[in-house]
Amino acid sequence: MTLATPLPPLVIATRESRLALWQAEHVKALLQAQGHQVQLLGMTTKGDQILDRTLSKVGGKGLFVKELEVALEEGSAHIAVHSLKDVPMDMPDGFALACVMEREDPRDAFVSPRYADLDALPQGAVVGTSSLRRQVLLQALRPDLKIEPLRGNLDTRLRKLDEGQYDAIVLAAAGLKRLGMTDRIRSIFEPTAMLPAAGQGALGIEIRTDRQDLAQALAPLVHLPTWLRVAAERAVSRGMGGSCSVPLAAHAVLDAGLMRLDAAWGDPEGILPLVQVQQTAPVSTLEQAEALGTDVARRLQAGGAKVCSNA
Ligand SMILES: NCc1[nH]cc(CCC(=O)O)c1CC(=O)O
Repeated sequence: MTLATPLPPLVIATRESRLALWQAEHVKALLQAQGHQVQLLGMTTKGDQILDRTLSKVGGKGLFVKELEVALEEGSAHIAVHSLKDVPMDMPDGFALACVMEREDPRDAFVSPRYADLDALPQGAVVGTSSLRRQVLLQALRPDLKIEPLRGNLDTRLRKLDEGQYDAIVLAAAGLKRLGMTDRIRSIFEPTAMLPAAGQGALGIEIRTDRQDLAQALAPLVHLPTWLRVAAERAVSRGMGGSCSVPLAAHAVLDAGLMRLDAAWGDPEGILPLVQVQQTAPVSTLEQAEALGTDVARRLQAGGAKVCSNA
């Protein structure tokens, strides 16, 4: 599409980690290919500043998006690019998810200088991750492992591994792939072994709801199959109490109009057993995807999972 009059530049609000900048540059390039002028506005969020504590203890999701929303509110930026995994289930009033882009690998990766995969780790080995989901799923696979907190951006986490603080670390394959560090991945966990987090590997673009013109500009970047999958996954999270800090996994695949949604819930107290649910339904609209996710959340609860309220 060629535009008769040049539009003012679109400003993308982004965090300044290497991964966030890669993601913002990716969106910038795609929008430029659509004929838009695009600039980046880099900013630091609370989630980037708090590096010494497990995120679930200091507020969880939302820590990475708040400052970007302030920029949208003030008009210093027009769109915000997020890893969907970090975006709260319900956007604050006045903000909306206008675009979900094609998903990168949603799986988790095993990274270690010495060991090829989880099975190769010796008894009692130290594995770094701060995700409650990964912690619970790893412990279910290997009760002997010592799981230690691991925070910081990707480079920091890899450095801590290289310094010998851990025998292995587990993180999202998507981040490593985007930053060209695929060679650090020793093995990938299939979702059957470690079910991914809702939205993992997918990017979302947020706008102010009063800027529907921007939604139009973003429409060419939408990847509907990804949006349907993450809508179902996020509906599971919402049904389990939204953005609070519990070990929760939700992963959907879509094949010829049929969606299969897997979910797992772990007790934050570590007492109740893991609850797992799988459900399949025809899905071609966001409403159907969300209905499937809501159903799965109900079935998790029927299986003993507790809705949380510390959002
Ligand atoms: N919680 C931080 C975060 N948010 C998104 C990703 C990875 C990229 C993605 O899921 O799109 C990561 C790092 C990780 O979990 O290892």
